[in-house]
Amino acid sequence: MHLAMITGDQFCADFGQVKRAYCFHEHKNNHDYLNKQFIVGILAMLQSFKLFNNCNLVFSRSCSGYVSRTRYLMRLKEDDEACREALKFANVLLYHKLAPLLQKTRSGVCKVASFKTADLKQILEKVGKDKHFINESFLLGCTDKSEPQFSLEVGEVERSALEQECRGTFVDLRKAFFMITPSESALAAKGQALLRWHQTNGFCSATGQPTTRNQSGSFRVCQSSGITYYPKMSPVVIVLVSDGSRCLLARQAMFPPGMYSALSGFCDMGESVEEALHREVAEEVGLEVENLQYSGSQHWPFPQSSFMLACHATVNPNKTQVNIDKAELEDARWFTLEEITTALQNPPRNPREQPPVFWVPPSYAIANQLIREWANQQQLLRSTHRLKFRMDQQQGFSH
Ligand SMILES: NC(=O)c1ccc[n+]([C@@H]2O[C@H](COP(=O)([O-])OP(=O)(O)OC[C@H]3O[C@@H](n4cnc5c(N)ncnc54)[C@H](O)[C@@H]3O)[C@@H](O)[C@H]2O)c1
Repeated sequence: MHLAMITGDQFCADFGQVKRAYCFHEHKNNHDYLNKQFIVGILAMLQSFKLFNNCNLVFSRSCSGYVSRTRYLMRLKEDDEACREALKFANVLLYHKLAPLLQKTRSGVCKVASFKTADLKQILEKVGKDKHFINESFLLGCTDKSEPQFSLEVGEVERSALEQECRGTFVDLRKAFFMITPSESALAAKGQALLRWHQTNGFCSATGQPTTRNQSGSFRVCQSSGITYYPKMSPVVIVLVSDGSRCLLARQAMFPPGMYSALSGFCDMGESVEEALHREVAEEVGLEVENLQYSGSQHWPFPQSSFMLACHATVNPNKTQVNIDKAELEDARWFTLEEITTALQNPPRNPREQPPVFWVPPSYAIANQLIREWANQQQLLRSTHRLKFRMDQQQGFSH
C-alpha cells in the first residue's frame, strides 16, 4: 500500500473524461442543461483539487520576489547582526501568556495586531517595561513587502494595562482561530509555537546547563556541551475515512460540545505515514482503510507543535461497522453529505457559548480542509451521475 498524490496528469485525465462526455453530447438539443451540469462538475473538481489555490501560489511566487524574500529571511535567521538591524524596523506581534493580541478594524473584523518597533518601544515604556525588552523578540517571517515580522511574549506586564495601551485584546489561540483569517491564524500559530518552544527548552537535556538563543531564535545552544537544539514538530497523521457516500468523524471527550473531527494520531518512532494511518484507524475505530490519498500538511501549535499530514482513505462499503476505543474517543459516526454541507455552511461563531448540535473544526484546521474536499468530491460525483443519467436518457439507454 502506498500514498497516492493527485498529480497534474491525474487531474487532466479526470477533466478530460468530463470534457469528452460533454463534447460527445454537444450536438444534442440540450445545451443549457448540459452546460450547467458541466460547469458545476468542473468547478467542484477544480475546488476539490485546489487548482485555483495552486495557481495563485505559482503566480505570486513568480511575480513577487519570493526567492529574494526567502533568501533575506535565511540571512536574518543565521546572521545575528543582520537580525538585530531588521528588528529596528520590524512588525512585532504581541502575546500575553501565549495568547495573541487581536484588534478590531473599523468594519468590526478581527485581525492579529502588529506594531512597528518604534511604536512598541513607546508602549512598553508607558506600561513600565524597558524599551530594550523588545530584543527578546523572535523572528517569525516577513510580509509580502519584505518587512520582517517578530513575536514577543509580554506575559510579565499587566494584561489590562497593555490591552488598553494597544487598543486590543489578548485572545486564547483556539478561540482566535474562529475570529481571524486562515493566513493570520497560521502566523499567530507559528508565533505562539516559537515562544512556547523557547520557554520549554531553556536547559540542555544532556548536561542540565542553560541554553542560549541566537538573535532570530531559530536555535538554542548549550555552551557547555555545544549541542544545538532546533524548534521541533511532532508528526501527526489525520485522515478522513469515506465509505463512498458517507464520511467518518469522531470526537474526544475533551472536544467542545458538538464538535466532530477527522481521525488523527501521533506517528510512532520508526513509522511511515501509511503505517501510522492504518494503525490509528484500526486502534480508534476498528476499521481497515485502503486507497490512501495525500491531501496536504499543516503546522498545528497544540499541544506542542504538531506537523499534520492529511490524507483521504476509503473502507469497503460492506465493512463500515465502527468499534470505538472508548479510552481515546467518546463517539465516532458516519455522516451524510447533507449533514456535512449543513455543518460547513453554519460554522459556529463561538462554539463554547452556543454549541450547535453538530459542527466541524474551523476553516484554518486541516480537518476542515479534508471535510471540504470530501464534500466537493461527493458533489462532483453526484453531478457526474446526474449528467450521465441525463445523457443516457437522451440516447434512449436509460434503464
Ligand atoms: N489541525 C487539525 O485539523 C487537527 C485535527 C485533529 C487533531 N489535531 C491535533 O493532532 C494531534 C494529535 O491528536 P490526537 O489527540 O488524535 O492524538 P492521539 O490519538 O495520538 O492521542 C494523543 C496522545 O498521544 C500520546 N502522544 C504520543 N506522542 C505524542 C507527542 N509527540 N506529543 C503529545 N502526545 C503524544 C499522548 O499520550 C497523548 O495523550 C493533537 O495535537 C491535535 O490537536 C489537529
